[in-house]
Amino acid sequence: MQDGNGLDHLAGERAMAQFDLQAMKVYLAGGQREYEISTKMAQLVANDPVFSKEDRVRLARKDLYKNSLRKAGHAWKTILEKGLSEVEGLKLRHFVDEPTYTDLHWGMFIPAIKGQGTEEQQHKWLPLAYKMAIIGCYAQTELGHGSNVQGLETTATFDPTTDEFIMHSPTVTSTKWWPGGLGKASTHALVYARLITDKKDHGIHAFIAPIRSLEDHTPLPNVTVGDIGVKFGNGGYNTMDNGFLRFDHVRIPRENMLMRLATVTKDGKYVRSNKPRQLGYGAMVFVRQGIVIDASIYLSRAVTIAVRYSAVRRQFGNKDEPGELQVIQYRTQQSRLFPLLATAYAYRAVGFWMKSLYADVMKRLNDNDFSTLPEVHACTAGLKSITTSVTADGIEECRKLCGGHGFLCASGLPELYAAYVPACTYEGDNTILLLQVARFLLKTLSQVSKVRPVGTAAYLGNIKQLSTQNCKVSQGHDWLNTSVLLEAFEARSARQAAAVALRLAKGSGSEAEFQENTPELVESARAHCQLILVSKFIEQLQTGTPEGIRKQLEVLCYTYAFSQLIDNAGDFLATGYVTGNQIALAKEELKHMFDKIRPNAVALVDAFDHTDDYLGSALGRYDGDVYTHLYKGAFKESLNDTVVVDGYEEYLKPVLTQNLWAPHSKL
Ligand SMILES: CCCCCCC/C=C/C(=O)SCCNC(=O)CCNC(=O)[C@H](O)C(C)(C)COP(=O)(O)OP(=O)(O)OC[C@H]1O[C@@H](n2cnc3c(N)ncnc32)[C@H](O)[C@@H]1OP(=O)(O)O
Ligand SMILES: Cc1cc2nc3c(=O)[nH]c(=O)nc-3n(C[C@H](O)[C@H](O)[C@H](O)COP(=O)(O)OP(=O)(O)OC[C@H]3O[C@@H](n4cnc5c(N)ncnc54)[C@H](O)[C@@H]3O)c2cc1C
Repeated sequence: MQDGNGLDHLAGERAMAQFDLQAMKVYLAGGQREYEISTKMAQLVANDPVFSKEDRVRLARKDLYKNSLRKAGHAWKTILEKGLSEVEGLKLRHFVDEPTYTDLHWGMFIPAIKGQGTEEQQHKWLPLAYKMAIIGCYAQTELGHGSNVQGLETTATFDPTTDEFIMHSPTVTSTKWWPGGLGKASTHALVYARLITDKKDHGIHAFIAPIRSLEDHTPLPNVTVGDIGVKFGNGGYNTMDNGFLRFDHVRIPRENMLMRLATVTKDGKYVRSNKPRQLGYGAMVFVRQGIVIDASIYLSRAVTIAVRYSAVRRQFGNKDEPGELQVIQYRTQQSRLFPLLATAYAYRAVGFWMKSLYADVMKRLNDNDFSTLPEVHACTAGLKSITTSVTADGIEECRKLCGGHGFLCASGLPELYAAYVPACTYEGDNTILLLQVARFLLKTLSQVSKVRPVGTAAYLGNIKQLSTQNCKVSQGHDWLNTSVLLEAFEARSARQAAAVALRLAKGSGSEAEFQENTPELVESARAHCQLILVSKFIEQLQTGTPEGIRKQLEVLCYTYAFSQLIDNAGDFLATGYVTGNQIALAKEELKHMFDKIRPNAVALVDAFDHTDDYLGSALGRYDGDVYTHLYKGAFKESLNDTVVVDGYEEYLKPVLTQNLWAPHSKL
C-alpha cells in the first residue's frame, strides 16, 4: 500500500528484508480476502477528501464534533451508495479512524439487543438499527458507579396499570455518565437500570429507552441529556459525544425491557430464565475480545512510525564507519523498540485466536452450553487489560523513541495516544478486570482436585509438577525451545497463583484479607495472562504459517517471550523456578534476536500495510522523507498565517517598548 512520492529514502532498508513481504501482509490481515478488503477500503478513505484528518488537532471542539458527524454521515452514505458488505463497511469505518457514535451503535447497542433481546424484540429493533433509522448507545455507567455494575441506581419500576416501566434517575449519582454517542447523536439508549416490580428490586436489567424525537432530534419530555465535556488531548477521543442522561419518571412500554434472560409479565410477575444472568454482560465480552486485535493495530501504528523514523534519523557516529549512525543501530533503541514490534505481532496472533474463542462460546451458548463462559470471561477481561495497558504505554514509548519530533502532533503520536489511552479504562478498568481473572484462578485452584481445568487454565491441572520442577536451561540456546519457554511461563503463573491462594486459604476467608492480598492477586492474574499471550502466539505460529514468513515470526515470537521473561524477571526469580544466571542467558538470546530483526525491521512494519493517510505522521511516512514534510508542515500552522503574529500590537509591542506602560520606571 505504498503511497509515497516516489523517492524512497528507506529503499536500502527494504532491500535487506529476508522474508516474503506480501505473504506477511496477508497473514497480518487475517487472510487473502480480508487483505483485499482492507486494501480497497483504505484506499477508498485515503482518496476521499471528506475523510481528511489534516486539521483535526487544530479544530475547536464544536467544529471537531461537527466534522466527525459529517464524516460518519458520509461513511454511511458511501456504504449505502456503493452497496458495501457488512465487513467492508466495518473496515471503511475503521480507516476513517475517528471515535464516533457509530462505534457504540454497531459495537454495543446492536450486539446487546442480539444477546439479550427475545426473537420478537430483535425483529422489532434490529431492522431499524441496521438501516440507522434509529441510533443507539450503551448507557450503563453512571456518575456514581462504573465498575460496580450491581451498584447502579437508575430505576425501572413496573406499573401494571398502564403496562409500562417508569424510568427514573433518583439521585445525582444515578445520572448516566460517559456513554459514547449519548451526548448529541443517539435517538435511543440501551439503559441498564434496577428492575422494580411490586416494590421488589430484581437487580440490573437492560431497557431500550427512546431519548430524542425522531422528528426533530430534541430530547423527549422529562429526559435531560447532553455532552459531558472536553476530554484529554487534542483531537483524540473528543470526536465522541460521551454523554449524560437523566430520566424524570419517563414511561416506556413493557416490551422495551430486553427479555431473553428474564421477563416481566403483563400482570407484573417477574420470571427468570434458566440462563446465567452474566449473559447480561455479553456486549462487554464481545467488545473486550475485539480489543486485542485493536491493541495490535494501534501499537503497530506507533511502532511503524518509530521504526521508520529510527531508520531515517541519524545521530553521532563512530570511528569505524563513515557518517552518522542511524539511531536504529543503537542497542538501547533496539531494546526499547523491537520488543514493541514483536508485541504488535503477538497481539495480532492472539487476537485471531480470541475471535475463534468467541465464536466457540457463542455457538455453545446457542446450544445452552454455558460451561466455558467463566474461562472466556477471564480471558477476554484479562487480555483486554494487559493488551490495552501495554499498548498505551507502548505508544508513549514510541513517542519518546522519536525524540523531540515525537512530541509534535505532526508525528501522529500524541493524537494516537490521546485516542487510545481511555481503552485502559473503558470496557472495564484494567485493575478491576485483572481482579476478575484472579477470582477465576482462585476458584479454579480451589476445585483442582475435583474438576480438571480446561482451556487456558489446563496447566493448573499440573500444579504439583510445576511447583516442584525447576528450569533446566544451562546454555543460552536451551532457551530456543518453545516447550522450555512455555513451561517457564506456566510454572511462574502456577506458583504465583498457588502462593496467594495458600495465603488466603490459611486465613479466615474475610473480604478484608482478600483486599489485603489484591496486589499479589493482580500480579498473579497478570502472570496468567502473559502465559496465555506467549502460548497462543506460539500455537498460532505452529498452525499453518506460510513457509516464507515462518522464520521471521519465530524470531518475533522468541523476542516477545524473552522480553516478557526479562521484564518480569523479579516474578520469575521470586517463584524460584529460574535462576539469575538463566535470566542472563535469556538476555543474551534476546540480543541475538535483535540482530535478526534489524535487517528486517522496516519490512516488518511495512507488512502492517498502514497507508500514509491512516498513519497521519510526517515521521512514519512510507518514503522516509521526514525532514521535508516536517518543514512543509510548519507552514500549515495557523500561527504562521501572518508573518507578524496577531496580538503583536496589543501584547508584544508594549513589552518591547515598556515605556508605554510605565514611562517613569527606573529599570
Ligand atoms: C467496537 C466498540 C467500540 C467500543 C468503544 C468503547 C466504549 C466503551 C464502553 C464501555 O465502557 S461500556 C461499560 C463497561 N463497563 C464495565 O466494563 C464495567 C466493569 N464491571 C464489570 O464488568 C462487572 O460488574 C464486574 C466488576 C466484572 C463484576 O462485579 P461483581 O462481582 O459485582 O459481579 P456480579 O455482577 O455479581 O457477577 C459476578 C459473577 O459474574 C462473573 N462475571 C462478571 N462479568 C462477567 C462477564 N462479562 N461475563 C461472564 N461472567 C461474568 C464473575 O466472574 C462472577 O462469577 P462467579 O465468581 O460468581 O462465578
Ligand atoms: C472514553 C470513555 C468511554 C466510555 N464509554 C462508555 C459507554 O459507552 N458506555 C458506558 O456505559 N460506559 C462508558 N464508559 C465508562 C467506563 O466503562 C467506566 O469509566 C469504567 O468501567 C471504569 O469505571 P469507573 O469510572 O467507575 O472507575 P472506578 O471504578 O471508579 O475506578 C477508579 C479507581 O478505583 C479503582 N477501583 C475501583 N474499585 C476497585 C476495587 N474493587 N478494587 C481495587 N480497585 C478498585 C480502579 O482500579 C481505579 O483505579 C466510558 C469511559 C471512558 C473513559
